[in-house]
Amino acid sequence: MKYDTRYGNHPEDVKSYDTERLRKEFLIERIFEEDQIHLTYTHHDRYIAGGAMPVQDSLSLQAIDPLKSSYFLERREMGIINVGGDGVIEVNDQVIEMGHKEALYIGKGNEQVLFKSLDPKNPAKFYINSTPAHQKYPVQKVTKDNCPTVELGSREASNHRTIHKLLVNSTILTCQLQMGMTELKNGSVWNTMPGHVHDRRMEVYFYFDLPEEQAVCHFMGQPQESRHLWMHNEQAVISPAWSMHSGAGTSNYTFIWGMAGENLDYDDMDKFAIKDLR
Ligand SMILES: O=C[C@H](O)[C@@H](O)CC(=O)C(=O)O
Ligand SMILES: [Zn+2]
Repeated sequence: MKYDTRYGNHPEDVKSYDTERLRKEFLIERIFEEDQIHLTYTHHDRYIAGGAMPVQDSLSLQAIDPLKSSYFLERREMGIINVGGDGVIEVNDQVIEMGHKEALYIGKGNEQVLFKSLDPKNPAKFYINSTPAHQKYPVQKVTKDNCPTVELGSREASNHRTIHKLLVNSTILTCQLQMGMTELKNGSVWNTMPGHVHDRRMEVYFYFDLPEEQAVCHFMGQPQESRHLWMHNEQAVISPAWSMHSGAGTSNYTFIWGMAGENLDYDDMDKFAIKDLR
């Protein structure tokens, strides 16, 4: 297991960051490596984001040092979405088959979590988010077919997209973790525009389904003081609670959003008008 740590950031400080510093603080460049688990431990609501990519071997989730716990989920919950080929997740004695774009919630108190791929030529890629938890909730698998779905945007505004509320409190029991997936239609490139902030919750965005030669320009910062980060396929970006989070791609793409913080209300957003952006 490999991990790195990110500290919190004040919006007044972030104003003076250059490209390199912005990327160092907020971008998570490497999520997947063959037969490795990569995690980023952030001080933004103690959120962890990363990925497990079992190819030849199965991978076992281990506690990392900043947790100071005997096993990873001793005081944490976890959400996982498989963005690769078919795989399996074993949670203690439970064996859960995980197809492409299927999601799993694992509650606090589960000692053993094992990741496997069914075919090394088309390995599973498990995108992982985790937050502190103080209550045990059941392990639950959620697919696109059994969660609330919302269609937003339009072709004319280049932002026609489908939001799948996979692991949110209207779908499953969760302490604070909220995760879902947004798929952009062909020809649509903008996500979360008109945009919002939610000072109650931080967020992590993970972009995928993006052709290798294409990119997503991710917008962050206070809406009146915005910054951008160029991102490539299978990279993630940390969005502090005070930051906008939106993106425009050079093609369409899919992304996973994950949140944690003060409340569980998905619609608790402070929207801003496009004309007020700076
Ligand atoms: O707070 C919610 C998150 O930013 C996303 O759900 C937004 C999103 O998927 C979109 O509008 O495209
Ligand atoms: Zn948001």
